[in-house]
Amino acid sequence: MQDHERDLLNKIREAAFANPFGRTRSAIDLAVTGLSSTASNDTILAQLIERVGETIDSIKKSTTPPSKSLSEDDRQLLRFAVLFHTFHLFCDSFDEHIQKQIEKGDDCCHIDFASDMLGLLAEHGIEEKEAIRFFSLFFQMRRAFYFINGIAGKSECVMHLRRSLWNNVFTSDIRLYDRFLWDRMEDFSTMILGETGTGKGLAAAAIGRSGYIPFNPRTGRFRESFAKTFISINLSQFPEQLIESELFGHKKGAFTGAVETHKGIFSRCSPNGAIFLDEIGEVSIPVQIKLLQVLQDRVFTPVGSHKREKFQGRVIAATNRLIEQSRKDGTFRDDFYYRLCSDIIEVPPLRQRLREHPAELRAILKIIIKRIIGSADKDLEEKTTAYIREHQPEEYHWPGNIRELEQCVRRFILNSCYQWQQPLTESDSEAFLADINNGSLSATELLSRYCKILYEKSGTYEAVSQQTRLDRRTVKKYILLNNSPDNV
Ligand SMILES: Nc1ncnc2c1ncn2[C@@H]1O[C@H](COP(=O)(O)OP(=O)(O)OP(=O)(O)O)[C@@H](O)[C@H]1O
Repeated sequence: MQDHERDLLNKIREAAFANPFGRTRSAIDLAVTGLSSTASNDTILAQLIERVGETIDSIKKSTTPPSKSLSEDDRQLLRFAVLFHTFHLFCDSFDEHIQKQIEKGDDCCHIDFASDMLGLLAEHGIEEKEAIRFFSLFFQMRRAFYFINGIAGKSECVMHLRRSLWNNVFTSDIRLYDRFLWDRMEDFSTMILGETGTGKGLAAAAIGRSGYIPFNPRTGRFRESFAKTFISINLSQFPEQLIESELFGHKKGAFTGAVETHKGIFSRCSPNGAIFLDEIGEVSIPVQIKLLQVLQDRVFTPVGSHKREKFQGRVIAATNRLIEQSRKDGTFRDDFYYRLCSDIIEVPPLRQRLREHPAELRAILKIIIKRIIGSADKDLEEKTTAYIREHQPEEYHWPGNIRELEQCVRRFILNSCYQWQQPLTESDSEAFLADINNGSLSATELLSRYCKILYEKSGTYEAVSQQTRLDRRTVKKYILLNNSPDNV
């Protein structure tokens, strides 16, 4: 192997281990291809694959006959390059499979290109058992890339989010993951924090759909569909009496109304799967204690049953509450918090994304519009972007984040306008006091305007809830009343 080939393969080895959303990886890609950072990702990747392929071929030619064989170090380098090259050759096929699998849902699709890829690895001297494991790892890597990359945005905070999500799946050292952790990530639970509507669900799904799933060469399919390995539950939707049954299941006759045996989400979760406990900040202390026991002992008992069941999945939890405050005021137990937070991922608010990268507005609107009307529409994108830029109040807080932006687009489509929540001015406060003195306010108006004033000062529903002793959802309802079309 010549020095320049060794240099290139060293760079490729570094690229193979780097976080694909990180700066190291993009710097290596540019250094190897000699392209500038203005080149498109597709161009960079195509050239990278070509260069690595040519280098592998040239090294292989120069080492025939076998008497010219490589040193152990060079053989290892070549092996990394072969794996890197093979993975990238099949990225499009993996993406097509992912899309097919999303449409098909829980039924596992056949992988038509599996034999081609395994054959190629065999040609390069990788033995079958190892090749199958690499195939499963490659699929996992591509899935993670696919779903994490689906979180659009070029602001620094979103790039950081994507890097964190990748590390959450593969750790910051994929070698360590590949050697030891690939089938024992269940104790790495994750807490996702962020305001309402920022996309915590999307972040959780990106992690949950990216677990390791082994390939079965006999059936030509992965053991399970990734659509089945991620189960989510919104804990705020269930009354206290039903939460336990939704989580752990119940036996027929366990309580009045339990007419059938019911499987909870812990039983439905597969060994390498993940469950997403959304709005974890809403659960009561007794439920927190039960969840803590499951996380510690890895067993649970359905309501009304004596049979203990095993739980081998990973737990991802999310809340839009100020968790530090909830811990201080004793509504969120410290022991439960520490068991949940092997990793803490913060999803940034929309205002931060727009502040860091104003062009992100257009990129998000593109996705939202496509989702609302079913296809891309440049004209509507332009009009909506222009309308928001022109009419949005300065330093607007976007309290409902992307969910609010979605409603803004819908209202713009319907009415060609959107009513932003106006920041309160001094004269608004004076008018409020005058209305109180006149006795002209209904109880709803009184609460709505009072909550709005507090919200303007604190910036969070949580703080208003603590100040007024009203439930957070009630606070939100009153604040949003100020913004409803009937009220403006
Ligand atoms: N980066 C993004 N690009 C496009 N749409 C997004 C993005 N992030 C979130 N969304 C959309 O915003 C909406 C809200 O997202 P999601 O429900 O995940 O928020 P959340 O933070 O979990 O909210 P809550 O705390 O209220 O449950 C969804 O329709 C989601 O698809």
